[in-house]
Amino acid sequence: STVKGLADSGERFDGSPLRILIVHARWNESVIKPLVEGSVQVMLASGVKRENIVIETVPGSYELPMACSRLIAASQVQASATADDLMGASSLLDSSTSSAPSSSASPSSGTFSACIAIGVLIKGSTQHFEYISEAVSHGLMRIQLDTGVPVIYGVLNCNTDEQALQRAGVGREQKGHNHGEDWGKAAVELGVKTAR
Ligand SMILES: O=c1[nH]c(NC[C@H](O)[C@H](O)[C@H](O)CO)c([N+](=O)[O-])c(=O)[nH]1
Repeated sequence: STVKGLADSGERFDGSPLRILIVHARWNESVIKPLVEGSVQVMLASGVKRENIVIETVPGSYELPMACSRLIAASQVQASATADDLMGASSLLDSSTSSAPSSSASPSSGTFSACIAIGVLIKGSTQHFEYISEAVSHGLMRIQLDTGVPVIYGVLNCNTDEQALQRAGVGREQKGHNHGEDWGKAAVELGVKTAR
C-alpha cells in the first residue's frame, strides 16, 4: 500500500451535537461541487444534522479567510449574547440576586463547532496562484488559532484540471479519491475534540 494517506483514528466521533460552517469558492465549480458534496455526505453519516450544516459561498479562494473570519465571529457574538440573556438578572453585577454562583450558560446553537474552507486553485499561466495560495493558507491558520474554531484546509492547489478532478473523485483518466470526504471527517473529529 502507499505510504501517503489519512489513517483512521479508530475512534468513532458522534457528530450529532455539532454545527458546521462550510465556506466554498465558486471558481472551478465542476470540482468544487463534488468536494462540498463529499464533505456533507460524510458529516451526515457521522450524525451531523443537515440543518446544522451552514453553507456559504464566495467568488474565489482569496475571499475564503475574510468570509470564514466574519461568519465565525458573528456566530460567537450571537452565542455570547445568548449566554448573557441566559445569565439575565442572575449576573454577578446585579446586587438584587443572591451570591449563589450562576449556572454556566450552555453555548447557543449559534456557535460553529468547526469550519471547512473549500477552494480549488489551478495553476494558470501567471503567478496569481502562488500569491493566493500562500495568503489563503496563512489566513485560514490564523483564523482557527485566533477564534478557537477549527478551520479545515479544503483548498486544492493543482497544476492541472485533471489533478483537481481526481482529488474530487471525478477524474477523467482515473476517478481518484474525493478529498472532501477527508475534510468532512476532520471537521467532525476536531469539532468533537475541541468541545471536550
Ligand atoms: O479560487 C480560485 N480563485 C482564483 N482567482 C480569484 C481569486 O481567488 C479572487 O477571487 C480574486 O483575485 C479577487 O480577489 C483562481 N485563479 O486565479 O486561478 C483559481 O484558480 N481559483
